[in-house]
Amino acid sequence: MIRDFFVIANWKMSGSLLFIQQMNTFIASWQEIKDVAFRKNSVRIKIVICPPHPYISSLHDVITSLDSDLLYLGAQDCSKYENGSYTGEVSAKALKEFGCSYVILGHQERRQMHENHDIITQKIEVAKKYDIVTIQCVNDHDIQDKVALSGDIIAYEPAQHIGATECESMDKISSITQLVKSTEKRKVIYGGAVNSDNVHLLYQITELDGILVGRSSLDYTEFTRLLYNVA
Ligand SMILES: O=C(CO)[C@H](O)COP(=O)(O)O
Repeated sequence: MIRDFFVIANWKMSGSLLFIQQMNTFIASWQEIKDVAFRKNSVRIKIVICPPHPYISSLHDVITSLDSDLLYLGAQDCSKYENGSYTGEVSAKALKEFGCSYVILGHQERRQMHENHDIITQKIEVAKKYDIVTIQCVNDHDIQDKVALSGDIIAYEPAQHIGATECESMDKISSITQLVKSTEKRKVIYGGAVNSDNVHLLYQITELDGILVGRSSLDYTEFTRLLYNVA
């Protein structure tokens, strides 16, 4: 059976035009890793890069020039409004026009800026309307409180492991993955201190559909090593 495994790179507020240009040096080896993983282990790695909004267009050019199923483009947020006078907001429609097929919603760092579940649910609805795959971030409290899980992909990100040195225990990640999957037919990924050293352990959680990578996506050598260690 083919296993889809998402590697979602959340650049947060990092990245630059130079960083995007440098990606070209690594793309061939990413493609090779992806092909080998598929041939050897029937794993279909899907790399989704989520840069800050202003870089979406440049990254879209890179992805379009590749014309392969190696890379996909994502955003880190979108507005809960479809259109209108909302200064500074970025609509799902605009993301779609610029080639984004994924969007991260409800990240812990946005919740710290007063984003709540009502807002996240509205954002998910509007993104879905534009056929954007929604990645809904949830923490331990959300799981305990049984918040509505309406995203296409659920990203389990325990708050204390975001930006930390160690990721959550594999047992805990496995049990949360199974719990979510037993109640909701959703894909589940994990985020929080994922790196090239622990990714093989995460991959061994057979129910897990992928990973959300922060810091380790900001160094191409480390990111390439991480991809290599996926399968
Ligand atoms: O979103 C995250 C990863 O994309 C998450 O916040 C974890 O960040 P990291 O600990 O720097 O991987």
